[in-house]
Amino acid sequence: MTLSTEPHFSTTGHQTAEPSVVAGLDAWRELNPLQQPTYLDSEAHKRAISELSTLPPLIFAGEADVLKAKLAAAARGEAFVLQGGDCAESFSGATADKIRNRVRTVLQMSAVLTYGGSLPVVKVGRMAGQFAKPRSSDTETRDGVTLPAFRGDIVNDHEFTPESRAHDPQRLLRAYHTAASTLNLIRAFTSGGFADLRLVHEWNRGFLANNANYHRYEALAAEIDRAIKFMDACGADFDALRTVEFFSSHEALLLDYERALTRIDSRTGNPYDVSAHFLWIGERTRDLDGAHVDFLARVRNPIGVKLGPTSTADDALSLIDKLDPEHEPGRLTFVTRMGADKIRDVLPDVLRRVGEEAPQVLWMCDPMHGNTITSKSGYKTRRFDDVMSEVAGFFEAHKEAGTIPGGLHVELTGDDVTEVLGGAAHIEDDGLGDRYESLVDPRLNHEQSLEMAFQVAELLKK
Ligand SMILES: O=C[C@H](O)[C@H](O)COP(=O)(O)O
Ligand SMILES: C=C(OP(=O)(O)O)C(=O)O
Ligand SMILES: [Mn+2]
Repeated sequence: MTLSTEPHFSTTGHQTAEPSVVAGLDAWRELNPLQQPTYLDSEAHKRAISELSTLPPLIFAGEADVLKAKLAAAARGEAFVLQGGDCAESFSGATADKIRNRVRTVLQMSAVLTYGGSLPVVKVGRMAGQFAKPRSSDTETRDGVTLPAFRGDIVNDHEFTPESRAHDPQRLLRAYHTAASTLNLIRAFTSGGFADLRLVHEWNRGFLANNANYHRYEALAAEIDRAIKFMDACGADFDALRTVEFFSSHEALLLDYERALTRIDSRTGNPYDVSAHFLWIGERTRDLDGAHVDFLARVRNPIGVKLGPTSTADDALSLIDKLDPEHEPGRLTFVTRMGADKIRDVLPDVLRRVGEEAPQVLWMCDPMHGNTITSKSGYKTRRFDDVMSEVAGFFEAHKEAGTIPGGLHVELTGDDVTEVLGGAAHIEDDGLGDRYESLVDPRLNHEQSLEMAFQVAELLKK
């Protein structure tokens, strides 16, 4: 990567940071970043990056600070975090209906988890920017034809033709604009009355009426019902519960996109990546001396790192030294994704050592990425029971280590897709093809997501 961009200035036009701080934001360019696109037209790429650098921030740095304080509370056991959305958002999927359904699903899950844990739930979407995908292979072969792998709508198109799979720098701009319109609608929904607790509870009653496992969840739903009636009788101000905070997040994979959207906060002189409130580093790019760790170490957003099954306590402690040397509350989240068959063996030791040396770290469970299988019919899928077993293993490991299970990170959609096996509707291998819509990984559908919430609420109650 040789592309260089101009130093960035605050949105008010003044350079408020030390030149060395600004220069450091480009140090990743010398570190051979993994999983980056290759553009044939480097001039078009430069023009796209230069335009991105002039576009307004998608979030305000102060909002990222608010989220950081909430994540700090979750790390202390005073809140629980729910982070959810598509594996890969798509440009064509950024419709009002689909965005509304995803927001609604996260709100419904949050209501159940709030009750189960008697804790505020911090709501974070894998939304409004989750467009870039790391892949296991650079290519895909179908019927003897090999083309570049699909790397997310920000890089290329999913259609299996040479033209569609070419890496197109114009997509960087389309990703920004799609993120902006998605975030705008999320902000409208969550501040305009769509998040009203009474409405959300009514939706949950509708979910229960149609769920085959009704009997398992009925008692909890009845308790929530009584709690709402009790609040009402006490004169609770339900109008104050019509608005919720909803934060955006995505994997910070394409570093020139993230760099172009990094600005100096005029309040503090610190750099923030204003493409989203929360950014994370994926399992494939968390190399300690790699470009992604270098870049995210230099921005002040709250950040996350995925930890897969080969992670050790030493790996985690070294990542903390680089990414959170001051042990700042809310700054660093580890998102474990070890697999249902490994989490109980691997996680407790990591938790014990990190818990002793760096108790400020927030722990979240991604029960999706360690449980991916290929079904007999050839679909990339996951079993709902494996997903839930990993969540249970996460709670067990924290109990064993005396640390705090702080949240869930889930690939989900609000639509009625058939991508994950099982759940009360018993989706089976031969039904996966009915509505398999994901462009990369299988997501919990609306019903499976709510079942997860009811089951996790049971775990939180314990
Ligand atoms: O979402 C996560 C990864 O991008 C995805 O699991 C990679 O999938 P692949 O192994 O099919 O490339
Ligand atoms: C790529 C992802 O996960 P991981 O880095 O954990 O494989 C993801 O969250 O979509
Ligand atoms: Mn995924």
